[in-house]
Amino acid sequence: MEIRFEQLSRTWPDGTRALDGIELTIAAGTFCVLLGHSGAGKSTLLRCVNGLESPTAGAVLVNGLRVDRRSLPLLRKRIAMVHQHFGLVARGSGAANVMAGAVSALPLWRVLTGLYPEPLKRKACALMEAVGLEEAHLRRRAEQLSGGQQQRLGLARAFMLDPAIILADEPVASLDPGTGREAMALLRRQARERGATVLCSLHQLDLARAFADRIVALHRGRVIFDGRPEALRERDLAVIYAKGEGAPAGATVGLREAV
Ligand SMILES: Nc1ncnc2c1ncn2[C@@H]1O[C@H](COP(=O)(O)OP(=O)(O)OP(=O)(O)O)[C@@H](O)[C@H]1O
Repeated sequence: MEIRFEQLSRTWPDGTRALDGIELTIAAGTFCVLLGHSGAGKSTLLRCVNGLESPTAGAVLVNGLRVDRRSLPLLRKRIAMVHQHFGLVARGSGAANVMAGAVSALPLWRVLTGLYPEPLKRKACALMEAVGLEEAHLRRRAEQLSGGQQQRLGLARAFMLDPAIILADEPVASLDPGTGREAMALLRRQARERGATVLCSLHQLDLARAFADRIVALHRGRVIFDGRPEALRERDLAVIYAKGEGAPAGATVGLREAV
């Protein structure tokens, strides 16, 4: 599905402008990475797509349909989120956490009794295999799994209802670099196979370069770069991660090495 931001602004009651006139169209099937220093507005932009935040001006349109109270029940069935801290039920089994990705499409009695339809169970098994989880992981409680395994569960859960849009808010921030790269590769492969549009905020420039079709950089709620990864130059990075703007620790060293 296409995501369109039309002059989108979000101002907080204390006057902070998290988003300031964002004008963007993300074509269906694009893997779009959002870069920007801490507080630049990345999470707020993501959260406006599934209605967790609402704009103070402008609009978000998904395939031409304006995101609002009326459209959200329908749209939310097509939009999944992947979280930095995985967002799992810590005491739930791996299997229960993956099935949780389908609850919005199930009647309440099935959720309460855990009597899931066979096709959904098969789908959960296929997804868990696709993200590299083994049977033993499914019986273990989520809290007993490693961070990488938990994010694999988070990814399997996100794809349960074949979402057309994936919103990933710093999905690898809690993982070591190698595990983070693997999780990004899984996200990218699963999204590509299904033609899903991905909006993914990241602080890791190397991963943005490796996986994005398109990079959008925000600075104080405005778009300051929009293009293909190879078009990103050091002068852009200098603005994106300007001193004193909350660049992640060591980022400038990493950035210099990367350009
Ligand atoms: N509920 C809120 N009330 C007031 N201000 C908020 C609220 N949520 C976010 N902000 C402010 O809005 C701005 C954008 O925040 P946002 O979380 O979107 O940034 P971000 O780019 O995702 O940052 P990070 O990389 O640290 O997650 C920041 O100045 C933040 O302090």
